[in-house]
Amino acid sequence: MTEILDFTSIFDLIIKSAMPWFGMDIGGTLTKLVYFEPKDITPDEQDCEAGILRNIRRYLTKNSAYGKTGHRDTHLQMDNVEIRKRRGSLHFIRFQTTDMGNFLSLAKQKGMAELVTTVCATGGGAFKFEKDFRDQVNMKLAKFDELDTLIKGILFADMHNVTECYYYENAREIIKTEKRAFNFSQPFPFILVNVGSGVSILAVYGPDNYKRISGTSLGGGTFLGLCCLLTGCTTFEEAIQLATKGDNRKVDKLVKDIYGGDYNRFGLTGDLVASSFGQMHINDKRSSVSREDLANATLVTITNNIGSIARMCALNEKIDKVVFVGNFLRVNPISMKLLAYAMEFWSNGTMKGLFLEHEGYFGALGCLLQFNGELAAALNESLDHSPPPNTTPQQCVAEPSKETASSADKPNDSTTR
Ligand SMILES: Nc1ncnc2c1ncn2[C@@H]1O[C@H](COP(=O)(O)OP(=O)(O)OP(=O)(O)O)[C@@H](O)[C@H]1O
Ligand SMILES: CC(C)(CO)[C@@H](O)C(=O)NCCC(=O)O
Repeated sequence: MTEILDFTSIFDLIIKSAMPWFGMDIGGTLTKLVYFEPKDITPDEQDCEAGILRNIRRYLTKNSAYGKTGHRDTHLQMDNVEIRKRRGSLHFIRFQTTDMGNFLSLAKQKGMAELVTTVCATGGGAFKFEKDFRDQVNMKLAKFDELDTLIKGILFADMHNVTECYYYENAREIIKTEKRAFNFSQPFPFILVNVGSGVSILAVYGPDNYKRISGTSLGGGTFLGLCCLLTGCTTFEEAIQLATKGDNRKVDKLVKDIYGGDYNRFGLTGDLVASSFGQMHINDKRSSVSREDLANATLVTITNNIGSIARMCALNEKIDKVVFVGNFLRVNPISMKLLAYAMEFWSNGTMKGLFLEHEGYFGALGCLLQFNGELAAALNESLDHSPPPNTTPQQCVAEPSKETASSADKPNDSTTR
């Protein structure tokens, strides 16, 4: 007797056999990998589970460091999450994009080439490395747009984690200010500032309704690059540590360095930076600054510039919530507090800076989720219009239809800068 499967059964079959589930965001500096580990595996499934799959699961979940630059952010792990009717844990892994060659070798060594035929990927690297994935590990990339997935990831994380969103209480008193949970259940509209290597600024009006309103090349990559040049440091963590011990006032020219005090007429207090790095043309000053001061001044310069552009965007769009994300904010409370201060102070308390715990992982997370909808759409199409594909379920997953797979191929012409 021929078994007739309805749409739901086909979908179930496909999604079950499509394990492991990854979402990948290949950025200009860091590659982010979100891995969904199913925790509801039945004894039957366990029996059928391929050895390679089991090994990959164990390798990823039992370690927290991989190769030279790979790290799993264990503090961000999300447990008991339901995705596509499966329950499990989300793991958050990152490595330097310059390490992509090693990642591909490792994936090959772990047998990924025999197991997964398609990986969902976003970020510029999904385009740049597409051929390497195909040639070296026989993997296709289902490409998704980085800003679409960013928003999807944010909304999902906030829905599944009550303490995802936070703000700084009493942001005007930077020394005393404290982190507090923020109820982001009614998020729209909001300004979204993604501080990665570069910065993208979006106005988000609904889950599928946003525009990229601005951007700046002075972002996290600029901070790290300039810091390496000025201080001789070699890592982001080192740059932040130096900045924590330094004082930008020895490097920058303040309003009081120019006025001798406040510039009252326009509300510019004496302690405000009038000119970033503005003292560094003076020989004596230059010879007395420390690496720590230079790192701090670099951090403050980049952060204040981002804060200023973000505030103008919010003002223009008449939006009062400004959400800052991206890995520039990783282990970086100095910048978060400065941004919170800038939003509050310059708007006279009418704007609020908000932050999210999974700061740099939303693109990868959204990418993992996006495949669900795209797959359903692809399936619908094949069920509606074409004869049943003569393929195994996994091959079905590997071949989303051209129309749906490459939303990232469509140009985003909504930037209005
Ligand atoms: N371990 C790290 N190594 C390098 N940079 C780091 C690290 N941790 C945080 N950063 C900061 O995060 C930035 C990258 O952030 P993110 O991963 O969000 O962007 P990206 O996706 O690489 O860049 P883009 O979106 O512009 O392509 C770096 O420029 C740096 O400022
Ligand atoms: C190019 C991207 C979108 C890559 O993520 C990002 O680095 C960015 O927004 N850079 C700033 C580009 C600009 O000047 O608008």
